[in-house]
Amino acid sequence: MNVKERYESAKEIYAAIGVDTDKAVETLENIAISMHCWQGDDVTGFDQKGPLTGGIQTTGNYPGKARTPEELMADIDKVFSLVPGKHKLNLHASYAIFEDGEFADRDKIEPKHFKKWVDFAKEKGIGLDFNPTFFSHSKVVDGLTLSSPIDEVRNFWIEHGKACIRISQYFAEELGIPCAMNIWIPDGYKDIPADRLGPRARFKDSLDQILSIPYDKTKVLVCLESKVFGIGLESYTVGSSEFTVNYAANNGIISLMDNGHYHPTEMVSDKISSMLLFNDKIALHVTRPVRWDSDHVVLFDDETREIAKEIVRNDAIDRVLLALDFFDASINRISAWTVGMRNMQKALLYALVSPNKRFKELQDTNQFTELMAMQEEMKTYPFGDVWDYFCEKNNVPVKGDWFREVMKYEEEVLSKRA
Ligand SMILES: C[C@H](O)[C@H](O)[C@@H](O)C(=O)CO
Ligand SMILES: [Mn+2]
Repeated sequence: MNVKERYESAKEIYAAIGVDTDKAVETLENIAISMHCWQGDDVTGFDQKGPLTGGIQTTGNYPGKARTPEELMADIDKVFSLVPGKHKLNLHASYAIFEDGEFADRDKIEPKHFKKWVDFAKEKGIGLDFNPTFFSHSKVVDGLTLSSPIDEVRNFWIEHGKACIRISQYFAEELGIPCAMNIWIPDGYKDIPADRLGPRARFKDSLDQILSIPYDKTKVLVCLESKVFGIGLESYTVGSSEFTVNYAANNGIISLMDNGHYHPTEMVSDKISSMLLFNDKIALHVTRPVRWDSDHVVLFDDETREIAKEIVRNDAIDRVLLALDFFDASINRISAWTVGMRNMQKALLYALVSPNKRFKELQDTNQFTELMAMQEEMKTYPFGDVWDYFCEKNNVPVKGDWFREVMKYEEEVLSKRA
């Protein structure tokens, strides 16, 4: 049987339990995932020479990492050719492109330093998201940025935040697609602090100042990401969950939850419903924390599926800004990106072909025996046939065929990079 024939057979099997697979496929075609640019070069960026700082780490040195904007764009292009549907590209401010010997520090960056990215996005017909880069820079003093007690340092980063809002609005206006601008700061302390309030008060004031500039809130969707700890900053994190959720709720911006930023048994999938009840929109960084915020490649695993279920069955596809955030330097980076993107889509499709209404009825009528039995049965439904059809319909390689293309690209392009 070919892919279409297998799909037709699967469609009938799902229809028997009230699931419309055509509708599921159509819905998935319209879900844009924001793909992070930083998997391609291990979060190095183009504006600084120093090491990656801020309590995050890449490990591994698989050959072929992108070294220039052109290489990074070519790699992203390759990934998009292997991933079904149209998505967004998520940039960090450290990926500014300076030409003809020009340089602008982070407090002075302007839209023109991102024109090449806008041209790239226009050519691909995609939107851009953005992130101020509050790490890997000499102005991160004693591990602090927006919460620094040193005025000069804090003001530098406030100006950076403002510059990023202007750049985000430029993206949205040039591309006609709103830009999600996510603020994450690494600020924290290795050991028990004497003053927990002061740094948070300064962070709050810094955010107030950044958000005080005029900008179009329908075009720039400002998000604020929390964290529990970073490497070398184990005892205290300024932008904790309580801080960011409260700040966002009180200031009309969006809370961003990264599922690597909580205690190991705390699940973001369980937080989504509560956040949806109190917020019009929420934002996610989907990642895979292995014992800590390790940012392993997203798999088709239990938590990714559970996150996708929460988005789908709560009718929240248009209310969740979905982005990926991982960086594995130990494997082929094109493969890492492709696996993560396709797995996020698989998880969404898996949720879309679940009889969610029936499951809810079973729960509400206390029929937990049948609920468990049915949920387990779903695991061996012909989901793969629907996924393969989705890939074929969207003109990307089916099953593992994409991997052969990655290997060809490695041989012809990546292996030539010194
Ligand atoms: C590079 C990203 O902005 C960064 O990973 C941030 O989103 C984060 O999750 C830090 O742990
Ligand atoms: Mn993140």
